[in-house]
Amino acid sequence: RKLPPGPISLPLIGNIHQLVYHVWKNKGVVKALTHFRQTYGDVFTLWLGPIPHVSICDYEISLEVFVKNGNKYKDRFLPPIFLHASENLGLVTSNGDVWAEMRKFALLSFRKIGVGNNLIEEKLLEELNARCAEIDSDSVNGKSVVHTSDFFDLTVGSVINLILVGKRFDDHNKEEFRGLKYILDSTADLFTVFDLTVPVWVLKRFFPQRYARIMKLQTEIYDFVSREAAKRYEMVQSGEYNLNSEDPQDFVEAYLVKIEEEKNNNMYTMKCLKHVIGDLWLAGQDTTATTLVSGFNQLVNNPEVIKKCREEILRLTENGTRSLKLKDRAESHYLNATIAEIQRHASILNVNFWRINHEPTVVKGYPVDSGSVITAQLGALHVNDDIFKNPDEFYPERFLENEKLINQVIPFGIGKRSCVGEYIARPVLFLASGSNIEANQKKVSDVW
Ligand code: HEM
Repeated sequence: RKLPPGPISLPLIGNIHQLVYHVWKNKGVVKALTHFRQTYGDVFTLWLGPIPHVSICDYEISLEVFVKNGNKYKDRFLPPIFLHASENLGLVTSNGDVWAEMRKFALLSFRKIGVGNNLIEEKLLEELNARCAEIDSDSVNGKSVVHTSDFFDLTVGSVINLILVGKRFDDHNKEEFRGLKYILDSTADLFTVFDLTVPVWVLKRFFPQRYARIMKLQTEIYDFVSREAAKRYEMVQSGEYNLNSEDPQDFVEAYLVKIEEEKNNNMYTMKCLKHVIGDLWLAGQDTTATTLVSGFNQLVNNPEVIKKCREEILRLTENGTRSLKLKDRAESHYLNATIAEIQRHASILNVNFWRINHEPTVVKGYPVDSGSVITAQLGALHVNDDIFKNPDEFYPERFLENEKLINQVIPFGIGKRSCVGEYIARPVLFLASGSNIEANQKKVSDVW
């Protein structure tokens, strides 16, 4: 009675059986959540074991809860093994003062190093040019197949690495990236719902090999992505590298300056830097690359959308005599609508991270008791047919017909724990989509 409506739950397992059944019946978790939304309304409760999970599938209600009352929902509800492995350090898998400090620092230092404007524009265009030059030389040598996921994985990985540690992946170190991708994919394959729900002591005591493997892979990832930072730290210590506190070149430099400045603050340590970089890498690479791959699949299937985007881009770039720039965003109404539609469809987080509800509250007239967890359910929210008519259709025009609708697409989440990398991802999506459409003067199927 102290929660929004939902299916009747059983002792111990709650609604897990109904969720599993509807995922199977509807062929996907977003469709299953949509079924519960249609049955119980835009706010509903599912008991996953002993914990009630409240899902919100409407933008206005999410705004009310996570922005207007945002301070109440800062703590992320995390699988015990994640909290254990992160030791509450970093950005994604931390809560409390460490998270607040690292988030503030990340946003400030991104601004300082020019993310969101010229830096990202310059680096991304360089990266795309380099990657396309590889495709050109391959095609001269008779290779005509381009794997979009490899292409975007490496392009996005390179840009993120440049911002974080000042190094792109080129012919000499491409294998390093592949190595990292392999470890990331192995970790994703290893985790099961069981690992994510049982207490750590159960894993340690009854499944020691599994526990050891999870911890080993986690350590490998964090060591791998932070090894450039560790090298730089040693160079600073030995006097081989001088930190530029006024104009740091990348995220690591900004962080090392902060370590020097805050010697008495034990939050800024090399160990914490390792987790922060690891989290930025893990949260940023796959999400952005997958959005681009999904976008290009949509474009291949909708050539009339490409045609309209291209007409707009050619008009903005004086018939293609200059590159598309970030400053063109304000005038790129059709391209912006297309990217919003791509992100709405891409459904990157089918099930969003949960926040802890620490005190009893009221959401859309329903009481929500403390001890429950709550989230804006992004995937289901983006296919809410009360808001997006014919949600399965790929139709960018919907955002031109109703200009306010674009605000209801929130792929980066909402509130205090929304995506830190939004200012990296948005320019990447704009320039990577726009530049490729622009470059592609031939038949769509020739290239993608
Ligand atoms: C299209 C690309 C991306 C999408 C769709 C995306 C989406 C999201 C979402 C939905 C969240 C969670 C919000 C919540 O809990 O409600 C999140 C968190 C986060 N994202 Fe992204 N993201 C993208 C790119 C990036 C990039 C490029 C980076 C960094 C390089 C990044 C770093 C993070 C971090 C660190 C968090 C945790 C923030 C916190 O807990 O304070 N993301 N992202």
